[in-house]
Amino acid sequence: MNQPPVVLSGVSRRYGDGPTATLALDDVTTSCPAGSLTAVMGPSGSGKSTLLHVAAGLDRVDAGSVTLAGVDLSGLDETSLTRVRREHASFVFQAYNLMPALTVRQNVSLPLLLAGREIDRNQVSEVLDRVGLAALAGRRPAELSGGQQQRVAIARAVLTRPAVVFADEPTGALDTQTAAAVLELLRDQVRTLGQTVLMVTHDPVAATYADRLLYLVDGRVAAETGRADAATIASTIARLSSLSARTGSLR
Ligand SMILES: Nc1ncnc2c1ncn2[C@@H]1O[C@H](COP(=O)(O)OP(=O)(O)OP(=O)(O)O)[C@@H](O)[C@H]1O
Repeated sequence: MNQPPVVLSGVSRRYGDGPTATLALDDVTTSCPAGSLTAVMGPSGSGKSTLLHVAAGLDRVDAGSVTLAGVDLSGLDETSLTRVRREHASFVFQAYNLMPALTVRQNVSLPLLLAGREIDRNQVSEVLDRVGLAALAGRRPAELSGGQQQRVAIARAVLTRPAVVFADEPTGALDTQTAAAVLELLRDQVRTLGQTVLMVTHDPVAATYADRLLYLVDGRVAAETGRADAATIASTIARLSSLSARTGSLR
């Protein structure tokens, strides 16, 4: 596939109507090349989560188009959207969204089960090994640390080798060391399997793991850069934040 796995063209997303409406995304055009890790950054309310959600087909756009793994999401009904997401995307959120009654192995296998696909025990073992959880496969989420739970969520997200992994603040609840391990893991997926990761983060250190940085201000793309160090990222955010006019209502 030559087309980048995530393409947004002129995307706008408005919440609400009239004077209280918010233009969460305002004519956003960007794309994530295959085998890249993109960090989406910007001040609070700048539209980062909305961008992630529309790119993943979890939320609809009011204008423009979104293409995920070569499929134009415009006009797809809910069933088709679910199918596209299931085939091409997976998700890692700050809240790990693990099933408390299931073991680590069962949690990781869940997407296959839901997709009605056969569960290859070796494949599951390999992924558990890769994220360093092989010895904990029989435990339940409550018996794991936060970092271990996030690694289960990542193992679950990458098991089926989806084209795109969408991650919303994946390290937000983790200490520095555990966050680094989780980010290494995501970067490893990109390098070894050519997967594409789109990650929202507030953390300039987390963003140093990205190949590409996308800065949003007031729902618009304010800057797009390549890899950068944490100090450069932090100063870019500070500079861009000062440009934000967002008051929570439509400008
Ligand atoms: N469901 C909704 N209904 C109304 N307004 C919304 C909704 N979701 C988001 N918004 C508004 O859209 C704008 C963008 O929100 P979004 O959550 O995408 O920003 P963000 O950059 O992810 O913020 P944060 O960093 O604080 O999580 C904000 O002004 C927000 O208040």
